[in-house]
Amino acid sequence: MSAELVISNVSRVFPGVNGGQPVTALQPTDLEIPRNDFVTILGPSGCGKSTLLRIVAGLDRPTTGSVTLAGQPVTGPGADRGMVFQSYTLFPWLTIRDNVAFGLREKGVPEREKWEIVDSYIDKVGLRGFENHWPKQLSGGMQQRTAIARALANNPRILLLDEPFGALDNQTRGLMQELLLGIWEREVKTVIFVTHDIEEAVFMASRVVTMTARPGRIKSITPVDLPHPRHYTVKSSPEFSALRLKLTEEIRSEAIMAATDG
Ligand SMILES: Nc1ncnc2c1ncn2[C@@H]1O[C@H](COP(=O)(O)OP(=O)(O)OP(=O)(O)O)[C@@H](O)[C@H]1O
Repeated sequence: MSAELVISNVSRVFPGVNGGQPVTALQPTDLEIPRNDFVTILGPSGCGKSTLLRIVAGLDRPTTGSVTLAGQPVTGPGADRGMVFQSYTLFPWLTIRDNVAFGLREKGVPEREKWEIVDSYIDKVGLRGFENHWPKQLSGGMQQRTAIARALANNPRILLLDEPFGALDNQTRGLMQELLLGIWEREVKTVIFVTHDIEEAVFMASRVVTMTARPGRIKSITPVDLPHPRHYTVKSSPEFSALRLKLTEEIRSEAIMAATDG
């Protein structure tokens, strides 16, 4: 059976600004993601993680290569891909409930069904009681929970998350990891999750993809065979520590290169 998402020979070169040199953001990259896989992408700053995710989202076009989702070429953004970014991207003029309903309204889902779906996702992310609040009345963690509910309510084929917990404090971040993983364990979705954080990458993933320093390409793919449901206490297990150590060593040399580059 063919993979759900196929990234084939995808590279991205940005033209130079004001006659400057072109910037290679991503070297030719191949990656196949089976249905219901949870892949985390880990790499030093500037290695092209966001560029790759934006190409899968259809927000940017590759210089070479192609992306197919369920056999269909990706040529632009679509409701089959749900995005969550690091910065809070809720619509400030809509309540939490209307934010979560946004994609369903666009799709023309009948009213009753729409609100049933919206309310079930508001429950799943623990925002019952805040439905009629405005985004600015919510903490960063609550805003990201809304963004996750908004993406999932659309029932996308794949969920794409770019450092979704990067702006949160450590406590909130840990809780958000458990929340998202719990939803994935119950609903099973194909997910790509970009992060700088090794512990987060291991905790969430069924496979961790590491990237080299800029211009990035895939350096390794590490399966994470820790059992589900995963509780945060798994982070102190010997298996978890071994994976963290392996990935720390891999990423360290890349981070040093990135830090000393240019
Ligand atoms: N629109 C653009 N025009 C020119 N260069 C770009 C553009 N977008 C990204 N780049 C460059 O491409 C490289 C990869 O950027 P990208 O944002 O994909 O990296 P990243 O791994 O997501 O970094 P970070 O972890 O810091 O977010 C960087 O050197 C960046 O400056």
